[in-house]
Amino acid sequence: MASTTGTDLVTGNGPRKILSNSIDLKPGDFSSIPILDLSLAFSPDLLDRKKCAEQLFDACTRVGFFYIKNHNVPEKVISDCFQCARDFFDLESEEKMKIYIKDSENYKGYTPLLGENTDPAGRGDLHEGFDIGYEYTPSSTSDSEHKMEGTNRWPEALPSIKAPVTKYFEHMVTLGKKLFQLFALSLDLEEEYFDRMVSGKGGIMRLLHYPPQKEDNVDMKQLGIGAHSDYECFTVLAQQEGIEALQVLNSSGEWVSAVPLEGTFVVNVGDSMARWTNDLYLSTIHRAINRTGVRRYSVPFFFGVDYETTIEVLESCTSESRPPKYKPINAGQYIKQRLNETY
Ligand SMILES: O=C(O)CCC(=O)C(=O)O
Ligand SMILES: [Fe+2]
Repeated sequence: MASTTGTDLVTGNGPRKILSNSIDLKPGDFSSIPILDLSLAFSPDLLDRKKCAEQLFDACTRVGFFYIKNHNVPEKVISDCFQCARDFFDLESEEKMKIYIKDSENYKGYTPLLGENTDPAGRGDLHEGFDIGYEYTPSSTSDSEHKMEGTNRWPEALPSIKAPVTKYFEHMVTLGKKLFQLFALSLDLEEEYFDRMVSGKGGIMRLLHYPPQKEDNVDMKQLGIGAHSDYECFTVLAQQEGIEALQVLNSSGEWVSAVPLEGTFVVNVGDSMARWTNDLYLSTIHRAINRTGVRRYSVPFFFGVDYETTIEVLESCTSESRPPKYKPINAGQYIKQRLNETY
């Protein structure tokens, strides 16, 4: 575990100090990442679902990251999606560049190696990506102003990936909606509180490929993905077993490895949820370095509220001593601004 001292990291919710050697016990003081069993969340008994929501509350307030098992997404759907990622990134660069993300108005398509810089102090990220979203026609002018809607862009040379990747996407939307209900319960809200804001439009899914970095001499300014927090409400990440790369920063400045665990996804809180919860839920900083010597693929799904939603601090997360830290903000504008800063 490496430790990082006293640097400032720019996030959409303001600069964040990356602490070192703190001795106070405080949120973010963790040495391992909890595992949530979602069987309870799928139980017909509300008391079970609340029990699961309590565990989610503990994970979000202490760590900001947790694994989920028994998530109901079939193994085959996941492995087919990973196969699509391998096939897509194996295409010639020329083919992939035909759907270059910067040529699209709605942030869909291909990002080449070093095409993103997640950590402003870095020199580009050592991964390539392929972004897709929910396909819909804007229902209002304000909706279309975000320019996030519209069709996905599939590679001409590999039309076969569309069906399996879309299938995985749809499973993620279902899972994400379930998780939103769990988040609502965990915050003492009606289970359906977020339902009307999550039609699935506010979601971006990425296929990512991290080529191996030199094991002995990693350039700390050019990581697989530099230190960052996510923008949306929460992220559900699929990792391949046996290939360790993701690291999560605790409040003592230590990087804790989010080792891939069989049958699980990794979930983390993003900056939008930190805003909803007045920073009660931690949008924890993380990064990925692929030192394994083999190619690594991962599939994050960034789950957010629909872009027309106003994100505002929930009353249940404020008190006299904890007044709202954030002003209400339009979800679409917020996400678009964060994307503009990254590309
Ligand atoms: O690939 C990973 O393990 C992490 C990806 C990630 O943090 C992101 O895309 O925001
Ligand atoms: Fe991330």
